[in-house]
Amino acid sequence: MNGPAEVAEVLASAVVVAIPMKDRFRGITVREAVLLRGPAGWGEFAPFRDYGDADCLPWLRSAIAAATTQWPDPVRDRVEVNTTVPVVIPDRAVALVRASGCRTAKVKVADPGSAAGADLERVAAVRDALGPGGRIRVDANAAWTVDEAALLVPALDRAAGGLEYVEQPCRTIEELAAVRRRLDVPVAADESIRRERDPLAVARAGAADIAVVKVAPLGGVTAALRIAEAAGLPTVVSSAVDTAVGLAAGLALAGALPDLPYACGLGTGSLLTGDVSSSAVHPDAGSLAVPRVAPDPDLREQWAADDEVRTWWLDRLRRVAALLLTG
Ligand SMILES: O=C(O)CCC(=O)c1ccccc1C(=O)O
Ligand SMILES: [Mg+2]
Repeated sequence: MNGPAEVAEVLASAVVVAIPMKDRFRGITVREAVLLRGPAGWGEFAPFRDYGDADCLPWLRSAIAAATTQWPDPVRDRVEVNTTVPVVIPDRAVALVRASGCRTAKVKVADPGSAAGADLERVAAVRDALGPGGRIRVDANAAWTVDEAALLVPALDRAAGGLEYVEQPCRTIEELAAVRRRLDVPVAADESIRRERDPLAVARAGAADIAVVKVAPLGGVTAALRIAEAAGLPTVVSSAVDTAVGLAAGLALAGALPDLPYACGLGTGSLLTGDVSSSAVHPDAGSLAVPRVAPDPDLREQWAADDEVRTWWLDRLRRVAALLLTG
């Protein structure tokens, strides 16, 4: 654990950045993040704006751990990643997949503002772009009931010419277990790991085939590594649309996992119009290097948030740090 003096010093280093996204994603058009510097390097604190202060605690633990501790030793130096396709029209989906060079695409579906038919068309367009050898997974972000999933997943599976898995089709662990029993397409759990009080409950319930593991909401690289190991499921390390600093933490986790049978969701640097580091965040032939990045001073300056945004994040940081130090 970090003492209050060390935490105060790390918090005092806060830099707030705001980077526009190429396409709207999760209702967001500008990704905001606080970067923290400590003796071991940089950490990223970027919980989405709609999260309550208590939900932000693991994100702060993760950022402080990245800034103050060493990461576990890697067992590989590159990590295969998927390209992430937001809710966009088919032509845009094709362009994103082609530009990525990735052989796996994760397609967002079940967006509240769009129809099921548009999801089928987007997925079919992604298959055209990838060719028969590519892999397609879809992420419904907990939007469906079990009956909706039982109807829509087989339709998406056909439109895709085969799905690798469906990520978080429904909200609860019981619903995921029911979908898993009813369908042949493998089920991955995301929100049921990172937003549950017990991140291992989904594995214990046999409710998923695959664990999506995100560093920041699970409290940092080391904490997430322990969760992945205890879950005992094949793990997909994924980003929260991080800057290069947060992606480096995800890559450290992916680099340290003993087995990594699936492409990771760490190709999200390509969703941003720029980044805080010139170190590679765009996949090269579908993979990323396991790095330890420092933001470039020039790029930090280029993406510096305006005063209003900066004040909002520093206030939030202060409140969450108070919770951390008293809780
Ligand atoms: O996994 C990926 O390909 C990208 C990351 C991603 O989809 C995501 C990014 C921010 C918030 C939630 C999610 C999600 O997986 O649900
Ligand atoms: Mg997800």
